[in-house]
Amino acid sequence: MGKSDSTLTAPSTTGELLDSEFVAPTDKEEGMDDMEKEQSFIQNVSPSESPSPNRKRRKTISTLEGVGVSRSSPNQNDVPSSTNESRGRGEGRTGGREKKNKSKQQDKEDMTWICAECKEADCGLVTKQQTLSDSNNSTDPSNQLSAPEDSFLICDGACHRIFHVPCAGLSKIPDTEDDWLCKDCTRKEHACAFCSQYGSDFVDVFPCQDEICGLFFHESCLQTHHVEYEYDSNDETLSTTAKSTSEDEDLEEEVAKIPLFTCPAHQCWTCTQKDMIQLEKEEEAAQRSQSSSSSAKKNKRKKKKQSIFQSKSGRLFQCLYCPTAYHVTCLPPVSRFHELAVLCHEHAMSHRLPELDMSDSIQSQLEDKADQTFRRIHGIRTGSNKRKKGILSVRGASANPFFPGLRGDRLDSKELEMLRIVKETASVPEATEHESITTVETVSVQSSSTVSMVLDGDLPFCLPVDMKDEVYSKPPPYIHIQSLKYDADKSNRPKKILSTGTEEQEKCSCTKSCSDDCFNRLTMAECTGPANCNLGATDCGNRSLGKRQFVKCQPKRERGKGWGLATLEFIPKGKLVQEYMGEVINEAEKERRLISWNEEHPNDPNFYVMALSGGYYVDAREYANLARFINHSCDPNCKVSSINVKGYIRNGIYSIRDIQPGEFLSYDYHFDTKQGDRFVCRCGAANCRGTMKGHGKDGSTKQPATWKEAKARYDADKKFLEEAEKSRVVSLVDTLLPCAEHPNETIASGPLLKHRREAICSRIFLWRNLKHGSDFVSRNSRLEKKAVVAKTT
Ligand SMILES: C[S@@+](CC[C@H](N)C(=O)[O-])C[C@H]1O[C@@H](n2cnc3c(N)ncnc32)[C@H](O)[C@@H]1O
Repeated sequence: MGKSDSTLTAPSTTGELLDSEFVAPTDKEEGMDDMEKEQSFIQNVSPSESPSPNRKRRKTISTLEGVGVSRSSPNQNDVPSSTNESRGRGEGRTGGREKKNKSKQQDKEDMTWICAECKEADCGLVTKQQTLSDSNNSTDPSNQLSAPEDSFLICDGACHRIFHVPCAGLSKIPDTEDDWLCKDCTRKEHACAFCSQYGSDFVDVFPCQDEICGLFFHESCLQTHHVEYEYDSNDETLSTTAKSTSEDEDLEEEVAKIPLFTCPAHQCWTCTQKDMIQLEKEEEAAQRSQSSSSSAKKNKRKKKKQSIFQSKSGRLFQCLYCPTAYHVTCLPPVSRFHELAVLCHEHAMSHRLPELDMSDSIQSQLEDKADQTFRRIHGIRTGSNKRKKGILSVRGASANPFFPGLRGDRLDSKELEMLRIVKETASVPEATEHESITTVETVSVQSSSTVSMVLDGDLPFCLPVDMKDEVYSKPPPYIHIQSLKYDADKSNRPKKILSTGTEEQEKCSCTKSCSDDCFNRLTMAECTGPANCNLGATDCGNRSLGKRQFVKCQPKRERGKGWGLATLEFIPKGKLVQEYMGEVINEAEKERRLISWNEEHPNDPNFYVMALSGGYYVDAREYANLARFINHSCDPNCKVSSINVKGYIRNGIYSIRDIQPGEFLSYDYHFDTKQGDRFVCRCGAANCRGTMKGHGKDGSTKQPATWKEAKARYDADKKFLEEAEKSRVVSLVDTLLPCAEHPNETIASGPLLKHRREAICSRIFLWRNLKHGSDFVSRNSRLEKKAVVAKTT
């Protein structure tokens, strides 16, 4: 655990503005990177609804029923394990079985999946890169993204998690039959589902026994959370193998240390009853028996439109961020959910639900239905009722029977006010955030009867879930301050840089106003008065920080990034937008805070510490102003500059281009950390580096790993493997016994010890599966050898 190598910001005398840098956790904290940790969970509805194991990708349609994704599983060596077998892995590749699995497959394609990385069904990256690739109309296949329906990747490793292709660090779906492994599966390290700390598989963390669960846990965390477990004292595989050796005994000992348990994801937190998998199986069997009939087809179509509210009562819905699961009927009031996901009672306040595509959601379909019924009852004839994607006002007002817009009366003032609020809260953010969304349409607000009925309680009133989210959720609390908060102990404060009014300080020679060529501005200082400004006491134009001339802004949710800050007014280029305010702390205190926060809030991905100068930092977690909400972008509209105001450094955030009202503000965090590439960036910019990590400390312009680099690495590995495969000697034993890769591995002597060990650890007790295990091991060792060769040359 090293020290942060964060570069500190100091006033420059070169006249060049210096970027302040955000402080990411140091190595110590990096080991506990929340972004990374959180990605190890993905919403799981029911094991029986786990995604298609037929590797590459599918998606879509909104049924929560389909959102189920089984998560990580045991040892990485088990890539093609019994887990996969039970889920049909490989069956799609054999012609005969393909048909058999088609209906199952079809259901799986009907799912809406949540990406394990960004926790969204659709993320900014996919949309943006897709648009770019469209607009470039590139003919280079490597530059083209796959079609949207192909934009998910399923990890073929132990975790089976699902990622958007860009979120997985790739530009497109790997065009190969080789397995694709996510970062965790490649490293053979998974985060404990309780504490989110990473550990080595089968050494520090152990998998849930449920064969398609795949969550990992520390033994100590199981104890803390009162999860019962036992040890495997009687391993059948060992006892059935050839003669017992001392190695066998060692192995037995190791195996005996593996805790066996079923994790809390398989039991309702509220009623403690289990998931009714059996119920599922029976129903599937019944469906299969009718599969040829047309009614069955209808049912299948119906199933696509199922939502969380229509699912079977026995099914468990797991929190997006932890193993806590509930039946729909057991969801506690403090939990939050919509048709795609559930946030448990512990994560409901601190985390957000994925965004809903309202044009394709159950919510909107229900509204449509209710709308039609309402029109029918009231004998209202209307034109086309087509919905436009994202136009909440259309849904919220004219198309929703619980809102006005259906009759010919005028609205009264109360109703107008209500409509105004709904329009303001629901429509504006969407309209400004996504360019594709047109501005709010003028709603023909004529009826008063509907609203009256709603207000009188005669009609049920229900705000759509995402609107509720928008209206009711508030940014996390913090104490608002109007200037930097220094330590009470003066010895813990940064030293003053220059005393104003001494001969050390030069006066600027500006005559009209202090603009770009002002001496103070060039030396990154503000004019403060006659002592350093030729214009004296007047507002010369270089005093915005001192005078706190900030832009009017408002916190708003920013897709995939939590809360962001949007400007309410036009900002011309070069203007001060906000000052980054918080508590001024020294290096030791910063380290202490980052570590203890991580320990106490392992699932919080947000960091608020920014370098100030001379070993001091600004921590905006508890005491802050609005600037704490500004998110990172690799193509930002602002930059942070450290400015000397009356001898003290302050971090001003300045616009670097014209910014329109409603636009989200952003600057480049330059997260300065050795493991900065763990901080996945979701800015969606064309030049996105893929992470929030900054450039090298030495000023080198080397970019951190991006999806392009990841792809290049992937291609290089693929080429290497293909060449190695060509030169591979196929031994006689190989042809006789498909699972064998070693001449000593014969049927008589049984599998090699290392394969037995893998089989035991991975719970693969089928002989034929060892082939997959050995393939994986040999592929891995070839890659390792390659890495060693590359290092030595
Ligand atoms: C200073 S906070 C910004 C406000 C924060 N989004 C919130 O909800 O309070 C920095 C955190 O925001 C998130 N964030 C900011 N920019 C991001 C980006 N481009 N992609 C992903 N996450 C981002 C990260 O969790 C980061 O640690």
